[in-house]
Amino acid sequence: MSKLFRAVIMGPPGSGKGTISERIAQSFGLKHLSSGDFVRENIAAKTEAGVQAKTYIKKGLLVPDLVMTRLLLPRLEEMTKYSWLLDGFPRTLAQAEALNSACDLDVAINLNIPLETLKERLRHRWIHPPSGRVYNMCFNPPRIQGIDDITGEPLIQQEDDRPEALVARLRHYKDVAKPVIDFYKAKGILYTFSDTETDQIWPNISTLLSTKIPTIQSDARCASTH
Ligand SMILES: Nc1nc2c(ncn2[C@@H]2O[C@H](COP(=O)(O)OP(=O)(O)O)[C@@H](O)[C@H]2O)c(=O)[nH]1
Ligand SMILES: Nc1ccn([C@@H]2O[C@H](COP(=O)(O)OP(=O)(O)O)[C@@H](O)[C@H]2O)c(=O)n1
Repeated sequence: MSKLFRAVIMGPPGSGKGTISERIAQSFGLKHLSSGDFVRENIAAKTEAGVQAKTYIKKGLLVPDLVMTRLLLPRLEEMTKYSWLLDGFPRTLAQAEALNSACDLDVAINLNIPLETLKERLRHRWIHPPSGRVYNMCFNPPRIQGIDDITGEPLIQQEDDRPEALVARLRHYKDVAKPVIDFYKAKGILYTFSDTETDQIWPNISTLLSTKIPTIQSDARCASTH
């Protein structure tokens, strides 16, 4: 019998998790669950977790594990019928262990992108907060500068993409990601992709997933949440 497919995508801020997740969601019909979007929704709605999360994000820090898991695991419980790709969670070993208790993963995609590339990309990243659409002034610019293509609403730069917060975020990522990578390596589900360009990485990810996903039942497939 075929089963649901569960994957995570990891990588430092700016490594292309969101961009690649959208391509995966479109090509393979998985739900794209963005932990960053969940955090931002909670901040916007001023939930208790959102208010707590905001103080950390402003400083370029990770949100504490307990706040993150409380925010995220209930969302996964709503998804038991679907195949999904989780983007941006887990960030720490404690989060990976919490996720492991909640479900079995099939694949962990790890994006390995040079530091200079990350800094350059995030300087040029603009987003449309209501939809989560992401632009880059060089790689995928909006048709009109500063304006979302679909709604015509203004784009913003996230607080944590500003240079002051950025360096701290990238440094922090390295420290906490290593044990998570080792955790998935030990489970035999880690697939690492290294390059400076998403367009070079994408065909390799697509090939990998084609070998992993074909057994999924068609009624379990669904469109991206974005
Ligand atoms: N120049 C360039 N920019 C890219 C590439 N892939 C993604 N981006 C942009 O880099 C920024 C970070 O990508 P995103 O998917 O948001 O990364 P995430 O932080 O890992 O989710 C966004 O502005 C993307 O549009 C690429 O191959 N080249
Ligand atoms: N598991 C997670 C996910 C997000 N976050 C926080 O939420 C912010 C936005 O998440 P994101 O996934 O959009 O971040 P990027 O890696 O795309 O820049 C991160 O920079 C973290 O501060 C976290 O602390 N822990």
